[in-house]
Amino acid sequence: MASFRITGGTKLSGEITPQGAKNEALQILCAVLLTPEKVTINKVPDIRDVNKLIELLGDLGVIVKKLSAESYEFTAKDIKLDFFGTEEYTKKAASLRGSIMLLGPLLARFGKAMIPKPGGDKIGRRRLDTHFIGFEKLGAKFLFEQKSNYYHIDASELKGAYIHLDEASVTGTANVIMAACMAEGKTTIYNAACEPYIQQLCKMLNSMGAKITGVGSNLLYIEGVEALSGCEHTMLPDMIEIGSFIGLAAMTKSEITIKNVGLEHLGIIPDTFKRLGIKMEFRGDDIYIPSQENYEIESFIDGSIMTIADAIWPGFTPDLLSIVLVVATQAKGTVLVHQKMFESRLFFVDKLIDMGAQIILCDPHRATVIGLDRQINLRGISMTSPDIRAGVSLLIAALSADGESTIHNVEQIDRGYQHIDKRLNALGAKIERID
Ligand SMILES: CC(=O)N[C@H]1[C@@H](OP(=O)(O)OP(=O)(O)OC[C@H]2O[C@@H](n3ccc(=O)[nH]c3=O)[C@H](O)[C@@H]2O)O[C@H](CO)[C@@H](O)[C@@H]1O
Ligand SMILES: C=C(OP(=O)(O)O)C(=O)O
Repeated sequence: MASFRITGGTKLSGEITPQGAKNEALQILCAVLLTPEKVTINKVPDIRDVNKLIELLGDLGVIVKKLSAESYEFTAKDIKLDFFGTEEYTKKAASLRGSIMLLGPLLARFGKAMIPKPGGDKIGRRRLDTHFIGFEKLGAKFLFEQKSNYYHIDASELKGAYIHLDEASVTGTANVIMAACMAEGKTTIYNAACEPYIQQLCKMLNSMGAKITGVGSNLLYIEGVEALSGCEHTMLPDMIEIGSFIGLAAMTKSEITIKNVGLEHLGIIPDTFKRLGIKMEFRGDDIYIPSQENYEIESFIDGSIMTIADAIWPGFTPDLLSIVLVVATQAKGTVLVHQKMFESRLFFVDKLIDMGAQIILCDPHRATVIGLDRQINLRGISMTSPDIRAGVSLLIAALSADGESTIHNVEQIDRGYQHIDKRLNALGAKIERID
């Protein structure tokens, strides 16, 4: 387990460019399996989860060519279906959440697929019903083998159907879209997730010859086609990384410019941080955050205490609530952070409390943060990163704190943030990686 040793209390300054989006990359990489032709992907982030998925594609027989630091070419011509079920496949596929999206494309192209229970953050129950009910509606047979923890799906042919998803699951929607692209006839997906990740996936699939309309909404129509061809696709900047950098700048009083953010795809994210009192300027496609001694949380119009809650897109993404929470610890004012989707994602607040933050964990989903308004600095401690976003929140807290902190298990952070220590050190942070 690697650790970060962080010396806090330094203001950062300079420019930082976000990586390509992690959660988009996981969908897009799975989609290369839909065609035997060449697919070129740009702005691929160099992060653990993405690298693991690329390795898994290679093991499955995809020809992987690295064209440059951020570009790859994939050719999924001869797929080794006998790799399924091997010890190596089980180990690798079970280690990340994104592997679940191998199912849709494999089912579409080869009529069968299997996957062990996928990994990802331990942030509460993460059910997969939406995926399998969707596949079943398209005509697939589903089996969960309890002994081996394996999901199997099988279909001699997929037929278009009307599918009302029981929840707007992000990976579930991506999986059903990919399975439906080459199904016979028309598929309607209602209550579809519509995150920019999904919009980007649809854009890519349409450029491969798929016929998907309604993109950006929760009602998608897919006209099945015989086959899909190659394409070139460029990933959007990672909106979660951008939100993390906004929070980092405010918390550490830093003057930072976040370059090429893809502003039109950030939805409600900038406004949510503004409600915490964080000032920012949009300069073309960059976000400039000035150094701020203090920031004050707004109240609701009727004067009541602000609540920041997650919601499915175009609401506020749950992946940024941990960042909001940590930033609020040094704001002036009070905010209720309500994590509606995941039931174990707020438990990391005990570490912030140990650092001196004033937080009441009301229940597993809600925490009230009483901002310290910089009257008292957080103090460095030793802690372990429980999940990817809590990990970065703790890193932000440590960078703002007095003294030295140690964060263990930073592999969690490396899952989704590209060379974060090096990139932040280039802005003046003091982060040492200890292997
Ligand atoms: C690899 C990847 O892309 N991971 C993201 C994806 O995970 P993932 O696709 O696994 O998450 P889902 O969208 O399926 O759902 C997340 C959780 O929210 C609950 N839920 C979902 C929809 C809904 O309408 N109501 C509801 O309560 C689900 O039961 C589940 O517990 O989306 C999550 C929700 O944005 C993000 O946190 C993850 O970073
Ligand atoms: C929860 C997340 O990731 P995953 O779904 O890969 O666990 C996340 O990116 O915040």
